[in-house]
Amino acid sequence: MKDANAGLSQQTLMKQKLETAQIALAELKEDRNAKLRALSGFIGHLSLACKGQNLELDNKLAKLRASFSDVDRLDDILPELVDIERILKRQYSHVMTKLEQGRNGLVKFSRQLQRVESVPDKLRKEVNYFKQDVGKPFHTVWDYIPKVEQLISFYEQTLALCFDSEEPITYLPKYRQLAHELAQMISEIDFSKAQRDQVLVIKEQLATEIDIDALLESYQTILSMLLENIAKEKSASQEFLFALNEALMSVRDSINESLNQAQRNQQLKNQLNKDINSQVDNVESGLAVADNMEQMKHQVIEQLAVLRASLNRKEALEQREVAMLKKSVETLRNEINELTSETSSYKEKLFEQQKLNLLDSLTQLPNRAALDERMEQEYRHYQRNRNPLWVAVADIDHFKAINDSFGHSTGDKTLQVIAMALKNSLRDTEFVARYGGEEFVLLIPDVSHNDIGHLLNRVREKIKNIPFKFKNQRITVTLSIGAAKIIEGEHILETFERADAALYKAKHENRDRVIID
Ligand SMILES: Nc1nc2c(ncn2[C@@H]2O[C@H](COP(=O)(O)OP(=O)(O)OP(=O)(O)O)[C@@H](O)[C@H]2O)c(=O)[nH]1
Repeated sequence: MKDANAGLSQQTLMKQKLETAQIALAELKEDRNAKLRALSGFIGHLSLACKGQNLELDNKLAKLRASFSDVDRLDDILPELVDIERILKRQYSHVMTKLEQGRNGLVKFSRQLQRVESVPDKLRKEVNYFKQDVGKPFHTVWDYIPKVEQLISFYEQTLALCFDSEEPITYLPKYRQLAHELAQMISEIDFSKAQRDQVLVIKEQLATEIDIDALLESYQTILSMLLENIAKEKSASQEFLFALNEALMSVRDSINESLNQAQRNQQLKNQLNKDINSQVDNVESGLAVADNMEQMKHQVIEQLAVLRASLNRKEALEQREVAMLKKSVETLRNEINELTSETSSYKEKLFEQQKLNLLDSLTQLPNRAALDERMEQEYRHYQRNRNPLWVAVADIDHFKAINDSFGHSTGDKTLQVIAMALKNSLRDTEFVARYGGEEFVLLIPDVSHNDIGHLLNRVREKIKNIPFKFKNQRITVTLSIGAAKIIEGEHILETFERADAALYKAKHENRDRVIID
């Protein structure tokens, strides 16, 4: 009995413990559900705050919220959270980049506003403060919106002033763009030596804040220089054609003259031959009728004298003929000599012109047309022998800053020095051309993968070590270089594209470096 009682109380105790455990478990569950509800609410608000910024993020957050409602799916949530964290980080850097771009845009716009001449000083000063303020980095989108509003109000004020004033607007960003395009265009034209100084003055002008009248004048001057060059080229060809024509005419005259003279001489000779024959006949018939020796002798002497005179005339005629022939041969020879030298000097001129057409006038490096030709040639060579062929694109870093700080002509000189240094750092079999602006293209055959980095870094270092000094300031100019080796089945233009993409990477990785694709 005692044992039965002890068993009962044991059972009651166990039951009580089980009930307490059940209550604790229910409380725990309730607590967890409350936390999950709070988390789900938080995610709901997070979704609302982020809504529309990134579609992938919107979807992930919606899915996450749904997972919280089903406690059994909690194990699936962990990888989702990692994914969402990744998207959030990416979104953060995207927002920051956009903010930075927006800030740069605001600075640029305010700079352009300051260039409008009719803006009064007070407003200009305000824009200046604004520009300095905007110069500091933004941290949130909310910093950005009031700035845009402020800038719009500056624009409104400026526009109102422009519409009120009778004065024409002397400077607009679009003129600046046109001036920039014109400067770029004239950098690619080969002007004659005599014109280069004038071109330099125009380039300087175009780099400053030019008004519409000055811009139009620059267009006109450049146009008239180009027309002058075309006319010169035309008249050089015309001069040659005139000389050629004259020489041919005088050759024709001299041949005609010789022909006429030869005909006249032939007539004279025929007459003389007739005379001589009849004189010989006379001697014969005189001898036949002569009565005695004395008379015969007399007649022979007389006829012989006549004959000698005719023969002398014939000889003189023949001599004259030879002399004339000599003279006309001489004239012909002179004409031909003159013509030959004219032709070769014209050929030289043509050759020079052809060379000019393939050279960049500023740097004297091969230009883009020459690069196209050489690329084709190297590509054909590569197709025959399959030896390594590299294309490298080199671009001067922050070149605009040199132009902006020290003037366009300093920029031009810098380009010349760098072009020369690039040329000197390559072997004869290697090639460098000015591709345009501050960009150069190098074609390097027969260099292994191991050596190309070394070679290009040597070129880069060489440029970096040039002791440039502008306005007494020591300046280091650096290059970014991208390179690619032609691969099986690829056209050289595709290799160029890869080299260009590598250059783009080098620019984004802080510049002053070589990146090999
Ligand atoms: N002086 C001079 N400047 C030129 C010539 N051709 C192009 N430029 C200038 O080169 C500059 C190129 O500027 P960007 O394309 O902004 O490049 P960057 O300043 O070098 O900057 P990164 O390339 O990004 O390092 C522009 O200001 C052009 O006007 C030229 O023949 N002479």
